[in-house]
Amino acid sequence: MGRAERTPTPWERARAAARGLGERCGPAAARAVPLAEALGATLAADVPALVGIPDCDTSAMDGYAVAGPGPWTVTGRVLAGAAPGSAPLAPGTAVEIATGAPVPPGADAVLPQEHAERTAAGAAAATCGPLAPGRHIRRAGEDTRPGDIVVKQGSPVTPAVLGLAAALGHDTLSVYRPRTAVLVTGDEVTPSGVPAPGTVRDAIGPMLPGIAAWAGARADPPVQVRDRVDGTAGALRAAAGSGADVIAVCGASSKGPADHLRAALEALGAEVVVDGVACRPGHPQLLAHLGPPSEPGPAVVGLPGNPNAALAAALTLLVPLLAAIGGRPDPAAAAPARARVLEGIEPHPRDTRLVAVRAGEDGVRPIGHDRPGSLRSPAAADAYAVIPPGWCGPEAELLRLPR
Ligand SMILES: Nc1nc2c(c(=O)[nH]1)N[C@H]1C(S)=C(S)[C@@H](COP(=O)(O)OP(=O)(O)OC[C@H]3O[C@@H](n4cnc5c(N)ncnc54)[C@H](O)[C@@H]3O)O[C@H]1N2
Ligand code: MOO
Repeated sequence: MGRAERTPTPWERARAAARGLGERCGPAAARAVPLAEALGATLAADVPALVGIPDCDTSAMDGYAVAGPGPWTVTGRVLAGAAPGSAPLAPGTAVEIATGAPVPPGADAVLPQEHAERTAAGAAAATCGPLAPGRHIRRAGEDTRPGDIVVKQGSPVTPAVLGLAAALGHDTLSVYRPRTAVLVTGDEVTPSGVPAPGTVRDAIGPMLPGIAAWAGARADPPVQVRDRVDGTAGALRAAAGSGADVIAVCGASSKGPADHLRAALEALGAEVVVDGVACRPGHPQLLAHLGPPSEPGPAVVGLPGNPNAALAAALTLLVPLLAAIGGRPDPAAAAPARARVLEGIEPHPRDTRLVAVRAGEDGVRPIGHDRPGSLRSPAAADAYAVIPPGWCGPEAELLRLPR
C-alpha cells in the first residue's frame, strides 16, 4: 500500500486531491435513461433539437389570422393541434385562431381578440389601427431550429433541461451518474428502529443518497459490514466487483482495535491518496484507489464514524470526487463563497475547523452544538464556515451544505 502522506493532508489540498482522483477515475459510464430518471445527472452528450420551436408558423395570440386590409370576412376557425393548412387565406378574409395554432399561408398578421370587433354580418374589424406585417405570428424555427444544440454536454439535468428536452422531442437523455456503494461498519450500529442500550442507529447511511444526488451521483442502499479485516476486505472487493465508481466506507477510519479499514485496504493493495485530513471534525478521513494506478478502478472514501465528522468528510472528499467523476463542478464550493462571521470562532492550532453556521442578512452566525458525534448543528445550518489555523476574521469561506 503506497502512502502518499504520513502527516494529515491540509484541508484544501485534500479537496483538490479528491477532485484529481475523480478526474483520473472518470468519466462514469454514460447511460441513456428515460427523462423521468435523468433529474440531477450530468449530460454525457450535447442535446440537439429534434424539431423546430415552433415547428411551423403559429399564432402567439388568441384572435384572428387576417389577410390584406380589414374588415375581414371570417371563413373558419383553427385550433392548436390542427395540421398546418396548405390553402392560402385570400385577401379580405380571416380565420378565428387560437394561441399555438398554425397560421394559414397568406395570413399577414394576427389580430388579438381584445382588439377585434365582430360586425352583425359576422365580419371582424380592428379597433387598434393597422397591424404591422407578421404581428403576433411566431415564425417556424424562430426560437430553435432543428439540429440546434440547446444544452451542452457536462450540464446538470435540471427541471428546465428536462422540460426543454421533452419539448424538442427527446424521451431519453445520455447521462453520467457515478454510483457509490455504501459500507457501514460497526458491530454496534443498527440500521433501523430505536437503538437498544449500547447500540447506535446508523446516521451516516441516510445522509449519503442526498449528498450523492447533490454531486450528480447516486448512493446504493447501505450494506452492513462486521468489524473484521477479512469481512471489510471482502465487502470492498464485492463493491468493486459490482462496478461502483466509488465505495464510501462509514466508520473504522481511526486507529482503534475495531478499525480495520486501513488493514483491509492494505490487504487489497490499494493506493492510499489521502491518509487523514487536517480538519475538525473529520480528521481520520481517508481517500484511496483500488486496483492498478493506470486503471479507472473504484475510489474509496473513508468517512469517520462520528456522524458530524462523516458529513464534513463527505463534503471534503466524497462530493468533489463524485462531481469530478461525473464531469461537473463541486457544488459545495459554488458561490456565495465568503461571508462575514458575526460571532467569534476560535481557530484550531493546526487544523481547519468546519463550523456549522446559519446565514443572516449581514453575515453568518455559528449555531453551537459543535460536536463530532452530533448532527444537531449541521441539521440547522446553511453551511460550514471554513476556519483555517490562525484565522482572525472577519470573513470566512463557506462550504455549502446540501439542502
Ligand atoms: N486514539 C484515537 N481515537 C480516536 C481518534 C484519534 O485520533 N485517536 N479520532 C477520533 C475521531 S476524531 C473520530 S471522528 C473517530 C473516528 O472513528 P472511526 O471512523 O474509526 O469510527 P468508529 O470508531 O467505528 O466509530 C466512532 C463513533 O461513531 C459511532 N458510529 C460509527 N458508525 C456510525 C454510524 N454509521 N452512524 C452513527 N454513529 C456511528 C460509533 O458508535 C462511535 O461512537 O475516532 C475517534 N477516536
Ligand atoms: O473526525 Mo473526529 O471529529 O474530529 O470526531
